[in-house]
Amino acid sequence: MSPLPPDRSSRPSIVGADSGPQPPFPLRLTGKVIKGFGRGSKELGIPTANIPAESLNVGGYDDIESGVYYGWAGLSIAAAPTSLGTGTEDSSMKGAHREGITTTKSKHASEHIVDVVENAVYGDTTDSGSKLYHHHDRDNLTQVHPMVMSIGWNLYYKNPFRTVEVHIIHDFEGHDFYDAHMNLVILGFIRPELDYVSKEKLIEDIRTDIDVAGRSLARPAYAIYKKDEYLRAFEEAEVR
Ligand SMILES: Cc1cc2nc3c(=O)[nH]c(=O)nc-3n(C[C@H](O)[C@H](O)[C@H](O)COP(=O)(O)O)c2cc1C
Ligand SMILES: Nc1ncnc2c1ncn2[C@@H]1O[C@H](COP(=O)(O)OP(=O)(O)O)[C@@H](O)[C@H]1O
Repeated sequence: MSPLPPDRSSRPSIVGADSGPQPPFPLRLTGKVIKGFGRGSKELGIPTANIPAESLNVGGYDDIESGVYYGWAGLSIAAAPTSLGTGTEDSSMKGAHREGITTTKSKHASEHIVDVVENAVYGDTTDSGSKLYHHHDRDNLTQVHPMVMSIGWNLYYKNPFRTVEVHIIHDFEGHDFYDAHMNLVILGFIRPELDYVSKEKLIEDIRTDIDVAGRSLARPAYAIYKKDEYLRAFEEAEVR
């Protein structure tokens, strides 16, 4: 695939029909958050929660086009997040996640804008997010946020296999949530996967994807899917 042309300023700011998702959307996908290549936070300042590519087979979506999609993510997170000491990762990775997310927060306003829009339109989800880390019981807590995701080979990095990666448009304040169960309702396609002439160009396009996703989801016919039961349908047995 050829590198991006230099000018992509003509990208649409909203994608998908205003009347609501068109077939084959909505697509529903589930998976457990696993480790990726560790580049999202560290190199790009944009963390992505990976789920196994096999999740696509389960949904019957193995032929899905590679590219960028948007929708809603439901997360079932253990009351004590992995980065607070129950995880299996080494301490350097924990530091990397915290650092990356903090950097994202200070450098880019776009996620905060989307959070503000989300709170105004759908009620304050940020609040439930911050409460999460003050619970010490054994309950798993479910939260739903807007998301933008990449399905592909990461042409810029030339991965040897396809990955499914979700950037959740919410500030987790440096916490990670490996092993959490994630249910996705995918409502639209933003663009095909591309190769890039530089890391900066890749980051710029992902930032635009985040803005496009936020604006596209704020429309009533898309916002309503935040209430989709699938986003909160976690089996008791599965999440323990
Ligand atoms: C919204 C979004 C769009 C992306 N688009 C592309 C793309 O067009 N080309 C590409 O090579 N990688 C793309 N990526 C993938 C990033 O390269 C990837 O997130 C990064 O390599 C981090 O991977 P890791 O989390 O496995 O470490 C995209 C990621 C996101 C979240
Ligand atoms: N807003 C967010 N979106 C996605 N993941 C996040 C977010 N905030 C924190 N994380 C955490 O960061 C992890 C991804 O970090 P990243 O540096 O991309 O590493 P990797 O993809 O290699 O696991 C996710 O698995 C998740 O636990």
